[in-house]
Amino acid sequence: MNSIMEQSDMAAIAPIETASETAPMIDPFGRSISYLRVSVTDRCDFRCVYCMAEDMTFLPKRDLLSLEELERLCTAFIDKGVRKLRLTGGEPLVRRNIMWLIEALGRHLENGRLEELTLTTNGSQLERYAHDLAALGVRRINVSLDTLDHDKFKAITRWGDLGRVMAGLKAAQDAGLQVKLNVVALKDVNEHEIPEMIRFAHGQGMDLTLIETMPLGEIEGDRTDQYLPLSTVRTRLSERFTMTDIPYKTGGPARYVEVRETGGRLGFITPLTHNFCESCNRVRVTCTGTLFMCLGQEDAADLRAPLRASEGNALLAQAIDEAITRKPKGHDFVIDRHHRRPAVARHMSMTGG
Ligand SMILES: Nc1nc2c(ncn2[C@@H]2O[C@H](COP(=O)(O)OP(=O)(O)OP(=O)(O)O)[C@@H](O)[C@H]2O)c(=O)[nH]1
Ligand SMILES: C[S@@+](CC[C@H](N)C(=O)[O-])C[C@H]1O[C@@H](n2cnc3c(N)ncnc32)[C@H](O)[C@@H]1O
Ligand code: SF4
Ligand code: SF4
Repeated sequence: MNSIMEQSDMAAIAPIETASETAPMIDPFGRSISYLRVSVTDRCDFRCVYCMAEDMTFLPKRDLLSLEELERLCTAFIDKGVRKLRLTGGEPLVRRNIMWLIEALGRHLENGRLEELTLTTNGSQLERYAHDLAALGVRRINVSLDTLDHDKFKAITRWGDLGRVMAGLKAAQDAGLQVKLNVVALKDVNEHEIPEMIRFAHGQGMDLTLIETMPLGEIEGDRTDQYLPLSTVRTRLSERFTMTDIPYKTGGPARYVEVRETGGRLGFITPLTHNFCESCNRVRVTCTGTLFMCLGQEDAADLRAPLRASEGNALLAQAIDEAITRKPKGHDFVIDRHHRRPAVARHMSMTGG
């Protein structure tokens, strides 16, 4: 990976020692926490209507953890038994020198302490990065794409260019990355395009996952205008497709079916109509080092101060342990039809979904 290191002005990556396997952390409800989602930046080159306001104020750069700090933070979680890391954002691939972090974290794959390092991305930068991601040990990625129609894509993402995303998808597949498409189901926007998207994804050998809109962050317009329960979508799809349930893999948010007509897998992520909190296995850290124990709650723990303390490692481990004891049973999402307020004030881009 000389090319990446030459482009980077980051410190050389120190070798990581192999360590014996650590048992995952257990939360108050007996759930194993083995998955960390890391929002590496709150910035993005899109402004999706369900995720951000058009006129967003981003965090001052001085508040962000450096890439070295993010690497130390992730390593502390791996020391605590985390086995899967997903980088997200904002858009993870717009963070400067992000490949340095991916290379550093990839060392944990090599020594077997991490089972999976992956990303959720809007796909806009994949043409540039797909090959390097595959070379650094990333095996699969999730790409968010809500429509195949250029005008609708513009209307949803405000700033995005569908052509670049399509080119990014091709680059990812050419690089050997397994791709899953994430589609937020939006009433009156893409709801009638879903069968076509399923055929497109499955035709390209990609799984597709449908997602219910979650009420996070103040956005323009009315949440109830966008919200579409996936129970409705599934009923409609069953008129066109034969769907057979695939046994649920504990920990994942999606329930999958096999679609007979396409031979592909279709997932339903239903935080509102059928939540999956009972088997939750994950926590999230933001680019400022704030740990959110649940996507759908406001409670958080500051890990930046212990990370930066001179006696860092022990304090950090202690802060993580304490936070896990506060992991709630589930979220507080409701589509508030009376007050039209989000259930959680922060935008999705802070915690990365
Ligand atoms: N409510 C809730 N939504 C989640 C959770 N994890 C992921 N999601 C949502 O599911 C959607 C897809 O998430 P991804 O980033 O693709 O991750 P994933 O589905 O966990 O990934 P896989 O490893 O492929 O199962 C996003 O909109 C997330 O916000 C969760 O723990 N709770
Ligand atoms: C916040 S984005 C961050 C990663 C990357 N920028 C992307 O779009 O894939 C992660 C995921 O959250 C989803 N998402 C954002 N806002 C959402 C909302 N209000 N409800 C449901 N999913 C949402 C996006 O569609 C995307 O799949
Ligand atoms: S969903 Fe992803 S691409 Fe869209 S605005 Fe949010 S962070 Fe950006
Ligand atoms: S909403 Fe919270 S508890 Fe439920 S699955 Fe997501 S993170 Fe876990």
